[in-house]
Amino acid sequence: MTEDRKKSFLGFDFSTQRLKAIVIDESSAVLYEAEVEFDVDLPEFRTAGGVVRGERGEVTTPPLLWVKALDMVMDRLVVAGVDFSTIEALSGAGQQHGSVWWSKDAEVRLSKLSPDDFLHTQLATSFVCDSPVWMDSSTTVDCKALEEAVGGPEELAKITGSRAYERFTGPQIRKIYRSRQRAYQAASRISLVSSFACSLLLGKIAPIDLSDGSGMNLLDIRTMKWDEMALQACGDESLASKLGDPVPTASVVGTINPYFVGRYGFRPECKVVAFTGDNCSALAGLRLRSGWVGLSLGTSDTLLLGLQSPAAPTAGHVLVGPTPDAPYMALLCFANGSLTRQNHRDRLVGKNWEAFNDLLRSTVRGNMGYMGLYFDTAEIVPRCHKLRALWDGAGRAADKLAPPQEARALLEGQALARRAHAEDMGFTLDKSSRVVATGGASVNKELLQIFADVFNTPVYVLEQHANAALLGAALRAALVTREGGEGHNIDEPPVSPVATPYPDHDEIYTPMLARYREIIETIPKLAY
Ligand SMILES: Nc1ncnc2c1ncn2[C@@H]1O[C@H](COP(=O)(O)OP(=O)(O)O)[C@@H](O)[C@H]1O
Ligand SMILES: O=C(CO)[C@@H](O)[C@H](O)COP(=O)(O)O
Repeated sequence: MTEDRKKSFLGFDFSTQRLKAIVIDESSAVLYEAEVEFDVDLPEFRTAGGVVRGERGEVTTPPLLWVKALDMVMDRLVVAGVDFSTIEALSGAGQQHGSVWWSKDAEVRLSKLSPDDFLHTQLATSFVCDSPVWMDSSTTVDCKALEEAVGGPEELAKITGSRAYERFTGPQIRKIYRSRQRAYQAASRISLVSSFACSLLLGKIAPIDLSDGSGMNLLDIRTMKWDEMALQACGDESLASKLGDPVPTASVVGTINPYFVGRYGFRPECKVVAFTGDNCSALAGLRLRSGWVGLSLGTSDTLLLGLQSPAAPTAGHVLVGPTPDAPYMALLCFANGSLTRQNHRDRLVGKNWEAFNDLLRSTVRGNMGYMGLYFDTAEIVPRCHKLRALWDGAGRAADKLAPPQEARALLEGQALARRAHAEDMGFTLDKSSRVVATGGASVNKELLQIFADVFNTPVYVLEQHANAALLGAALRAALVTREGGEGHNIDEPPVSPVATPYPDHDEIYTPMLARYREIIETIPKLAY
């Protein structure tokens, strides 16, 4: 007997600056959306850009902020008119690398939540410390120690898909182990932001998925198990049980927490599909085809590529893929993305993207040779401290440029960096490739035109939604629970072209790319 029930799918994205939720139907059409912006909607946590900056590169978020944001976004979905009894399955995405440290009684609390009360009041004492997040750059000594313990950076990259990076969870755990023993010992479990969010929806500590789990410097990306040497270097013998066994990303991890059944009217059978990293989810949402490159323009900018087999990268990262269609994926993350663009937009023209675009429109491609590097936060690729540096057309250092030249210098500088480092990692960008852009900034065509010009590649966007990570969350819920589907997506991704490169690329941008490479050689790098 076939069921004639209307089925829909719910996805969440716990990203750096906001929590978003989306409901799609069986044909992937978007039915409802809601979001909570951390700085604006939850000012009591005193975050800026969703994070709290401490000393010496420490960057954290209080996990209770995410819990309270979930209460809020659920209420906004109710107001939007969502009928939760139609939700067949749900999944989610989370900013990568951040860790959540659960207290000893947290799992019992999670399983006994009263639907009459908010989550945040019931989980107020469930965390032993604030969560270090991906912008944290305070673990350089831990990176060095981890690499030495496994036989060097190349060896670590061969095993885990990445040499050691400050934001990766293994070095972050090691720092807490060596400097905050009481917090380390008090934590019964350690989650990633994605598996933490999944735990709230599941009513017990959810397993870490293999794709987000490969952003920890702890997972052997070939055997799909935690690497013993890496675990030993980052904690004690209890670390494996604090982490739990990782599961394939396309897994149903259980049914929904009864709290949500009682409070919002979900069916008790609603399935929960493992949550994953936002970039992994974006890859799933973009359904990238061979020769296509994903460009995620969120708080950070990331380049994404589906791979059939693991490679040992010299820079960037190889992760286990989120879907059976992409067994592995390559990722290159630039810390200075939208938040940096937004800071300088505010400085140059105020809080108005149209006014910023007017500045861009009043300049010429190539910016008459003016160039700039804007690292408002320590950069990951290349590894540099915060800095702002400008050059004039003759290659001389400049103190100040006019606002229009600054706007273009910022954006062309970012696009040149994405291209140069992507090429260094073996990404091919030319007229025959396609860039598919996603994330908050992908709605800005002026900005995408600069990427198209500098990359010499047409830029596309998804027709269904600007945010592939969010869409990917709901889409994965649908694909993984589809009978016999095993998470495969056979559909062609619906994309539309939004920017085509001008024909004078080589004349303008080939020399600028060479200049970017020269400049970057002269910038002091962060040493291990
Ligand atoms: N029209 C626009 N042009 C450029 N950037 C934009 C525009 N609209 C939003 N953004 C940027 O998008 C960012 C948020 O993107 P999002 O993908 O939601 O980030 P995250 O997932 O990291 O929270 C903001 O920092 C904002 O500056
Ligand atoms: O560190 C990385 C990827 O390695 C970041 O991309 C985080 O995953 C945060 O994502 P956004 O909030 O910028 O989407």
